[in-house]
Amino acid sequence: MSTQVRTPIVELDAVSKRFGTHQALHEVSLTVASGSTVGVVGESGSGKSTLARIVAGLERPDSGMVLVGGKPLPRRGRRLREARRGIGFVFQDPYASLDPRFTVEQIVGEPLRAHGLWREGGRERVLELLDAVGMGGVSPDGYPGEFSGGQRQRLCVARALAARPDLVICDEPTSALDVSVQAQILNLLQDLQDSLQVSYLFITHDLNVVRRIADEVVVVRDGRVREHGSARRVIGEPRDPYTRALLDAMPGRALLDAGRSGGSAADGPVPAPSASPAERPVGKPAGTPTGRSAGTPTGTPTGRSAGTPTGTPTGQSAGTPTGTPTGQSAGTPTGRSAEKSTGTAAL
Ligand SMILES: Nc1ncnc2c1ncn2[C@@H]1O[C@H](COP(=O)(O)OP(=O)(O)OP(=O)(O)O)[C@@H](O)[C@H]1O
Repeated sequence: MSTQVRTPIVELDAVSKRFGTHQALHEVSLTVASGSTVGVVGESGSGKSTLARIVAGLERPDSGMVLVGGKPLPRRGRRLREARRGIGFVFQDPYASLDPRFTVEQIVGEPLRAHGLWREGGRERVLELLDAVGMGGVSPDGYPGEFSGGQRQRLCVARALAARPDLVICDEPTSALDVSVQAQILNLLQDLQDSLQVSYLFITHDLNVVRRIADEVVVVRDGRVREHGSARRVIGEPRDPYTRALLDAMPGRALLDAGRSGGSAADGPVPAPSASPAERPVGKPAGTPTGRSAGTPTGTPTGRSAGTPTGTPTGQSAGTPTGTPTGQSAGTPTGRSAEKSTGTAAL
């Protein structure tokens, strides 16, 4: 979270979207400023992903305005592709969103190729990105199957940042991970934001995560904004009954109350991780339970991976299968210790 002067990166003005008879979004407005994080919180089906897809240009609103960098998001063609270069994506499931047939270099460098930037020192850029996400010791010729869930999500973050986007849409990027790894990924995202001034639109159902990472919070229910304000205010003094209900249902509520009485709930830590990282074993297929120990999740898993969009603005997951890795995990992991590191190198 930065204190610098901020300009709007993305502005939504009264955006509505209907699927058949279902009003998925109803006149939603929000602004994501440079170097800031806006958390979008709501239960399953509230319209969070639809909102993200509209910002990314993957879905068109029925009405309302989407401005990216102060200009209307182009509706199609070359100009839409160019606009998408300024938007990265990190999805929930790092097992489903990395194609097991591609090397680390191909995966992380995919946005560079998609936007014709590979010739401008693509391999060096990949190495730089790996370093920045705490995977500096990893071979770019390795495959995703060699890595743990947290390491894979670091690769996803590196890929999202490859084309130097102004905005990264993080769609439940930690909810498939063990709590201890969640905290590492959140720290990494914050470190990268501090060094790059990148903005995040952070989609989650988990107010603990929002409390940890967001400057502003938008609470949505049934496609409508129920509450919008600073993370500190919304979580510390919720005005809407729905926000209060979400807070009441929140694991770690006792910690939150302690944070409230201390006056700095928005700065408080994610609830202490359990002892066991309990990550999914290397090479296990997507959809396999992660083995999180009882009591460790910070929220209810939403099964989002089934509904996770497979297309990304930069073509990052074009062709990404949601199926099983192909056994490329054979061989020695090349950089598991990287999980401990939070790379903060400026990019
Ligand atoms: N392409 C689509 N066609 C029809 N209905 C859709 C489509 N996309 C979303 N919806 C519906 O719109 C509503 C909002 O969906 P959305 O995925 O945006 O919610 P969400 O808050 O992201 O939920 P979750 O956390 O479960 O993914 C849901 O009722 C969903 O079924």
